[in-house]
Amino acid sequence: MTAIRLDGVSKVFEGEHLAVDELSLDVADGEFMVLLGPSGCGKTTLLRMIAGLERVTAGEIWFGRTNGTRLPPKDRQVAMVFQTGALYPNRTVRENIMFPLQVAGHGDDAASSTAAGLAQILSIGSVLDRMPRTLSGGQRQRVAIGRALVRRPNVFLLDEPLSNLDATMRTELRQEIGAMTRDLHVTTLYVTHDQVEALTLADRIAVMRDGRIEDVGTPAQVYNDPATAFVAGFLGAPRINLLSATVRVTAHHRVALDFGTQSIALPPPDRRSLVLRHHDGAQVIVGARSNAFRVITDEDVANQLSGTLRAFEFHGQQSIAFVECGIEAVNPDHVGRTGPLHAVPPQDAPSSVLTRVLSRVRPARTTAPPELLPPTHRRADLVIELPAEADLKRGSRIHLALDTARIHVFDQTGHRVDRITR
Ligand SMILES: Nc1ncnc2c1ncn2[C@@H]1O[C@H](COP(=O)(O)OP(=O)(O)OP(=O)(O)O)[C@@H](O)[C@H]1O
Repeated sequence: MTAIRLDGVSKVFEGEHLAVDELSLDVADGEFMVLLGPSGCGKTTLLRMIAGLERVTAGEIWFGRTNGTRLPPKDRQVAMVFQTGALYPNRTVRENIMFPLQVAGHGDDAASSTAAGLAQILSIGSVLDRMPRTLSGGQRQRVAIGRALVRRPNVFLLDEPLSNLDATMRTELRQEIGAMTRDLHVTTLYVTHDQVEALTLADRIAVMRDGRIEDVGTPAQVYNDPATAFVAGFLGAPRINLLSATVRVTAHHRVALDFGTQSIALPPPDRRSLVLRHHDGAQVIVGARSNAFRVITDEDVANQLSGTLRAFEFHGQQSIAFVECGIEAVNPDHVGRTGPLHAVPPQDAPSSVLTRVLSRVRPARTTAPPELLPPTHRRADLVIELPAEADLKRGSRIHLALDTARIHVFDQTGHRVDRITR
């Protein structure tokens, strides 16, 4: 078993496109690490570099004490399963699973019985002698997993292995993958853009965006204590409310957050008050999950927001309400995002990450600095959770108490103003 260390790893495709950007990450021996992020953020590229299927442009990959950056794939003790586990169509399930053992010189009988044992664990023992084309998608993925694990790799890489399966099969196989990798104590990196998979499977989650890691921690840490507005927006359903606010310092250094005509006050001992009381007039982004609100009837309660109930959805155990409060909302996908990294940069541009990476690839090249895109604001409804039996009328005026202990405050670049680095 092996720990993995990624040390400033970058990937530039065709000398131009920066897909992975000086990324560093430690994965402990036997840990289940999920790489979570939107499409195109570099997850697959990172996995392929670890497997040795893609050359590293800059940085190093360590397997335990071995620098594996330039090791050929076969010497890495790494196994990988893809979105659609490609099987040998003319071999049975048993033959597919035992094949890597045969290649490694194991006898047929021993390889066959190892394959059968693994097939039992993967609940495909009854289809051992069938051909891949006769299997369901879930069974095929199990065979691919069996074939990947049969040689007991030190590192197991899975690239969205459940994305082609139906919901029931996904849940079932997800649980089995979690249990099996822990039983085998194999260091696992699992790529997904599905937050439920990430939250349920991971020991730790690394949230990726634009080739970088924005946050890494246990599922509870990244959910409850997100580093950035993007991370807060990526995890959790319904999506967190991100509200544009202005800091107002009142008497005795108290801090209020103004949302246009509405306002809330932070309690004086609150850590965010201590930070924000030096930033009167600053624009911030307030993150409040849908369950940080409570419907109240008393209009005199402090820290309340008022609005009109626009829509109401019954979700079984709870209801979701959409409340028009006239507050500017911020799109988490755009907060703190840099503009596209230029492939052919203007001359004399100051240095940037891409310049630094490219300077190792093509020494003479320069590029423009990434621009910070302005966060896009739009009027949007507050999304709040209510008890399923809540009896509210569409179009009615409602008052919401906001629990200030449960809000996050981000600066304009999307970083938390009060976060202590984990
Ligand atoms: N062979 C390649 N040549 C050029 N660009 C590439 C190549 N492979 C990937 N890219 C680009 O690198 C970026 C990262 O791609 P990657 O497939 O790693 O993202 P991802 O997060 O795995 O996305 P998805 O979830 O959609 O699979 C994308 O912009 C992609 O277009």
